[in-house]
Amino acid sequence: MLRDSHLLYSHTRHPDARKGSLLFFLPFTSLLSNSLHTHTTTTTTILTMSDYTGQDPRLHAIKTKIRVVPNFPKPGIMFQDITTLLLDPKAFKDTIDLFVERYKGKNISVVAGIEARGFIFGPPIALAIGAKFVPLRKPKKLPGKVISQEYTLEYGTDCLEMHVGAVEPGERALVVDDLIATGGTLGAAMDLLERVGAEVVECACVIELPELKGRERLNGKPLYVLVEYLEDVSYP
Ligand SMILES: O=P(O)(O)OC[C@H]1O[C@H](OP(=O)(O)OP(=O)(O)O)[C@H](O)[C@@H]1O
Ligand SMILES: Nc1ncnc2[nH]cnc12
Repeated sequence: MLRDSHLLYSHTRHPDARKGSLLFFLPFTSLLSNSLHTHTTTTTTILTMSDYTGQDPRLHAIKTKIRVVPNFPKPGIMFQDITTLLLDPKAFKDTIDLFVERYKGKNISVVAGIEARGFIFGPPIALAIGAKFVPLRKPKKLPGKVISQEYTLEYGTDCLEMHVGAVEPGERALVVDDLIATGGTLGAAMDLLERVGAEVVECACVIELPELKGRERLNGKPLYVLVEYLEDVSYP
């Protein structure tokens, strides 16, 4: 059965949309300062691969391993499937390493991973930076006492829960998920952590769907992403 949250997927581009390109990660400051060759079309601005010389080569490899599955879990949705990234040990390791390089030595004591795919990326990052891992789960999955945070979706609401006592006041937290779309999920995760007195240092995702403006729901909290999905694109 589809949960309400799956309705969000209808924001993503229809599979019949014109083929474009995937904009893979570039720090936004360098994105602004680089002189990019752009090709403006009626629907989007395409940035070609040659525009990103100087990028960390690991990012391109990671991008190519993420499969886009049209019409999943419902018609019109372009599903960003990270399971194909996990099949490639080097690309998976590079993904983790990029996060670890960013967060090691930043005095982060807790990595909070969001169910379900934040449970894949969060734990190896936590182990590598010497932080504990705390799962933020969908309702009625955690056995202990929980605090809950509802969040709004385009239609309806959803909820994340965290064990009471898992995070102490004053801890420095990193929130990890595979993808940000509308930002509702990350926003709820941050709310949970801040309600128990933790400081959210940053949110980290592998993929951003920038057209859904999820960053705007993060109340200015920094978000670090590796790849941005702008348009339909063919994958090997
Ligand atoms: O930015 P948002 O619009 O909130 O969407 C992002 C969330 O959507 C996906 O999870 P999903 O809701 O599909 O749950 P699942 O991982 O349990 O399948 C994804 O893994 C994020 O957690
Ligand atoms: N297009 C998409 N692919 C994967 N997960 C998502 N969560 C919300 N939109 C998504």
